[in-house]
Amino acid sequence: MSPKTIIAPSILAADFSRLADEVGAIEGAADWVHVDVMDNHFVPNLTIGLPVVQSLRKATTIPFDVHLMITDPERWAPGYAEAGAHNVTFHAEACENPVALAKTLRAAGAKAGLAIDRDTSVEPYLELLPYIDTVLIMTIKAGFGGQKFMPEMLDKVRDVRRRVSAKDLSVRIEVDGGIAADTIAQAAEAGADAFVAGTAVYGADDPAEAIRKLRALAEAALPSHD
Ligand SMILES: O=C(CO)[C@H](O)[C@H](O)COP(=O)(O)O
Ligand SMILES: [Fe+2]
Repeated sequence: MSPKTIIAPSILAADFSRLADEVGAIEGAADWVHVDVMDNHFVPNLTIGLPVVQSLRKATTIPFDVHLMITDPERWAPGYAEAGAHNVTFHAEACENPVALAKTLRAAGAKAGLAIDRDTSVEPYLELLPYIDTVLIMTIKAGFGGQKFMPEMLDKVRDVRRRVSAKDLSVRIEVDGGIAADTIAQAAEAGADAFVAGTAVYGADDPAEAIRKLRALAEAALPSHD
C-alpha cells in the first residue's frame, strides 16, 4: 500500500558536489527524492539532466520523482523513465498532448505526472485526470528554489481534490515550492498528499528530522478523502 503522505525532498537545495551523500542523508525518512530538471528554455535556470539521474539512481533505493521543467518533454521524458524514475512529471504548458505522453511514460514503467505552473489554470486539465498518476501544483513560479509559498495556489489543489474525490480517481496531488513547517498544513488541508520540500529539508541541520516534522504536520492536517 502506498503511504498516506509523501514527503519528497528536492535536491535542488542540496550540495551538488556531494549528491550521493545528500541523498543518503534522507534514506529511511523520505518517500521520494525530487529531482528538478531545468533547461534554461522552459524556465530561466539550468540544473541537471539525464546523466546525473542515471548515476544517482545507482546510489539510492529511494524512488525518484523527476520534475521536468523543460521544453519538448516528449523528446526527453521517456529517457528518465528508462533510467528508473518512479514518477516523471512534465509541464502542461510545455506539452501538446499530455495524454499521449502520459501513456508513453506508463508504458515505459513510470508513473506519469502533470505539472501546472503558477500562471496556469487547472480547469482545462481536469478531464485528463484518469490518464495521470500525479498532478503537481506549483505553489511558486517554477524555476528557482527558496521562493515564498503562494497560498492563493491552493484553490487549484482544492479543485483537483474535488474532481479526484468525485470520480474516485487514484491521483496524487503534489505541491511544490515554499513548502515548510509553516506552510505544509495549509496545503494538506486543501487536499495535497505529496509535498516537495527543498530548502526546508536541505537547509535544516538534520534533514531526516526535518522530514519527520513535516510529515507529522501534514498528517495532523490531512482531511479524510474517503
Ligand atoms: O520545482 C522547483 C522550483 O521550480 C523546486 O522543486 C522547488 O523550488 C523546491 O524548493 P523549495 O522547497 O526551496 O521551494
Ligand atoms: Fe520541483
